[in-house]
Amino acid sequence: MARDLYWSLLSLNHRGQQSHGFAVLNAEGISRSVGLGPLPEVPPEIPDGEIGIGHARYATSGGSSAEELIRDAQPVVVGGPGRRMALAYNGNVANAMELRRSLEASGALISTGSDAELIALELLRGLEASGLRSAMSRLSTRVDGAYSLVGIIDDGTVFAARDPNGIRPLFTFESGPLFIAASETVAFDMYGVGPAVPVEPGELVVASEDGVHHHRYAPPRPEHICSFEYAYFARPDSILGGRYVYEVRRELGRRLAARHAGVARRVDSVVPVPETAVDAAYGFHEVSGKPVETLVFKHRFVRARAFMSGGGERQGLISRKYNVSKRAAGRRIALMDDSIVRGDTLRHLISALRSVGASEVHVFSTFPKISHPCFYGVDMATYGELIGYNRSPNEVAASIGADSVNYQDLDDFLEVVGRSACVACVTGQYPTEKAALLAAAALRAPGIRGRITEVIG
Ligand SMILES: O=P(O)(O)OC[C@H]1O[C@H](OP(=O)(O)OP(=O)(O)O)[C@H](O)[C@@H]1O
Ligand SMILES: NC(=O)CC[C@H](N)C(=O)O
Ligand code: SF4
Ligand SMILES: [Mg+2]
Repeated sequence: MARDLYWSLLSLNHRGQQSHGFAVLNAEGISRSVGLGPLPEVPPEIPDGEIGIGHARYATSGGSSAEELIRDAQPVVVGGPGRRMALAYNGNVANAMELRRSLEASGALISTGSDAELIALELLRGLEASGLRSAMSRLSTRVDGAYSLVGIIDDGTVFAARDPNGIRPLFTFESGPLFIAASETVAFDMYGVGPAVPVEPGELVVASEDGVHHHRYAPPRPEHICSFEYAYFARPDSILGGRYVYEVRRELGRRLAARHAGVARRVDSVVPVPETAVDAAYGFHEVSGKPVETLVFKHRFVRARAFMSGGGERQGLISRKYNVSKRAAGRRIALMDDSIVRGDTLRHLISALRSVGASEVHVFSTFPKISHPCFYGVDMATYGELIGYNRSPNEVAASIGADSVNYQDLDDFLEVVGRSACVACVTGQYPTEKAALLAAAALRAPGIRGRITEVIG
């Protein structure tokens, strides 16, 4: 089991690179091992057992020093008088401060800075009182945010649950004694099993000696899957919403070429920013007829995703991660990226392309203009850090040094990713109540530093 767990988690390394960890249940109970950074290519020691979970963490809460990242690493293990539980959590709690205060007031001992521990303690409390299903139901009334959960309880139960809005992805597969749950279908491909079935919003799946049981713990709502999963997060060979993510990205590229046909005609070639934008560039080529040209290269051994790196490391990483070809000289380039968040990546690349003589650089973003923070598991939690906030596309172009910035049209985007997908970072329409209040409070105080979820609330 340890070996399969390792390989499956390795396939999800792109979802988190700040720490990795495992929790396994065997005759000695639950044991946990964690390490800094992404899961390494040399497998670490993982205790063997029949049941285990793993986590690759992209921190959207808690501290950023090495000490804090180890302290806040997942899975978290919590224990009460009668039960111990290990939990791996993808998402983010919008009302984290409120939840922390309420847990502390009722005597809980909180030992990390992450919202994962808050979720685990809250769930444990409900579990000891009245079982897993009502614990999830209670959790859904107390937690505002996104949560895809995978857990093990020391009585031998394994479970997977997705928040009532289905903001983060989660899939399961069951066959005889085998039960697997994971964020993306590529993890199931590693095992050579499938098809992976999506966990419904508000659904709890429990696997124990009695077999696998599916429960609804919250009333059904439309799935508000994070649309950023399609553009950036997920691996291209994962299946989301019934389609390969690379096909969705390709279609987003086609839409860009059609919507901004005038600029598309003007350029000599389309250049993807490796690595997420590669499929979209091909789609752009299909509609515009312009060749895809690799003029921006990504260093093979710098695997870290810059956007997910801590603020202090990001700039240095961006400047070391890419190299541009001198063949860009004299060329009019359509520079394709999946998204523009802080604008750091494109500002750096445009300057590099101009320094080798590119004559025009027109930026295309597969994601519409991001101008609101996210409280659901993408670490862009203030208005101040977003280059799209309070700037028109022309102003964004001026700020990053581009000749033009051509964003995906929102309607085109929703037609591709699905009308009910979350696009709150584009529209400011949040699928949960407290996140909307948080955004309004943040707008009144645009100078806030640090994550709003850890400052207001
Ligand atoms: O506007 P910014 O704040 O710079 O953020 C956006 C950039 O960050 C991401 O790349 P990242 O390096 O994280 O990952 P990738 O290698 O998968 O493209 C994304 O793909 C954009 O390139
Ligand atoms: N990427 C994530 O899902 C992060 C989970 C959780 N918010 C944490 O900070 O640990
Ligand atoms: S606000 Fe944006 S990044 Fe956050 S969950 Fe919604 S679509 Fe995803
Ligand atoms: Mg990128």
